[in-house]
Amino acid sequence: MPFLTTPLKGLQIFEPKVFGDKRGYFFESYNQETFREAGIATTFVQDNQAASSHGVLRGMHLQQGDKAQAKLVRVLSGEVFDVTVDMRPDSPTYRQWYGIALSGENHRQLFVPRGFIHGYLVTSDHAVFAYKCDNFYAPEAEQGYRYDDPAFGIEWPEIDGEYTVADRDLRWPLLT
Ligand SMILES: Cc1cn([C@H]2C[C@H](O)[C@@H](COP(=O)(O)OP(=O)(O)O[C@H]3O[C@@H](C)C(=O)[C@@H](O)[C@H]3O)O2)c(=O)[nH]c1=O
Repeated sequence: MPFLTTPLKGLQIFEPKVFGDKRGYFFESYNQETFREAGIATTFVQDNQAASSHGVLRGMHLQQGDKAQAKLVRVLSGEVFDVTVDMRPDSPTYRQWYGIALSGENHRQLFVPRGFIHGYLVTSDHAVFAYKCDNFYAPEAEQGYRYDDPAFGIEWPEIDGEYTVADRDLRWPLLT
């Protein structure tokens, strides 16, 4: 199966089989049957795309309650350091973080279950990020956490210059 586990319960890396030839490459970026065989019975209902320049950090976000979203995230071009934190209080990996480089070259995707917070830092000059969600956007249910909250201890990569973070994402309260 083209899935790899991570230390966080339910968080999985999807590495699609890439067919290269003299024209370029082809791969199935999502196949419901393949995911179901791997135990991911999620039905996605919304696709999103965002472009960002070097040093942009988006996150850390989730939607609460019945608006919670599982996400299947990937990079179309460029590279990001993608981070998730397990915020499910009943999980054995509660409050642990995981980071992975996703790029337009490695074609890796991360399946992020409901109840995780998610964010990413652009480490290339420019990156286009795309993701599927299994629940619709619900701004009233959005909850954010500081990317540098010591409660998580996320080790973000160093880059040239400062991170560019939305004012809203700098205003989220610390966990403690
Ligand atoms: C997320 C989202 C935003 N928007 C709008 C609201 C706003 O005007 C504009 C930009 O929204 P944001 O600043 O929230 O975009 P952004 O900071 O990129 O938000 C995203 O961050 C990453 C880390 C995630 O994991 C996503 O779930 C999502 O929260 O787009 C939608 O219309 N639909 C959506 O699904």
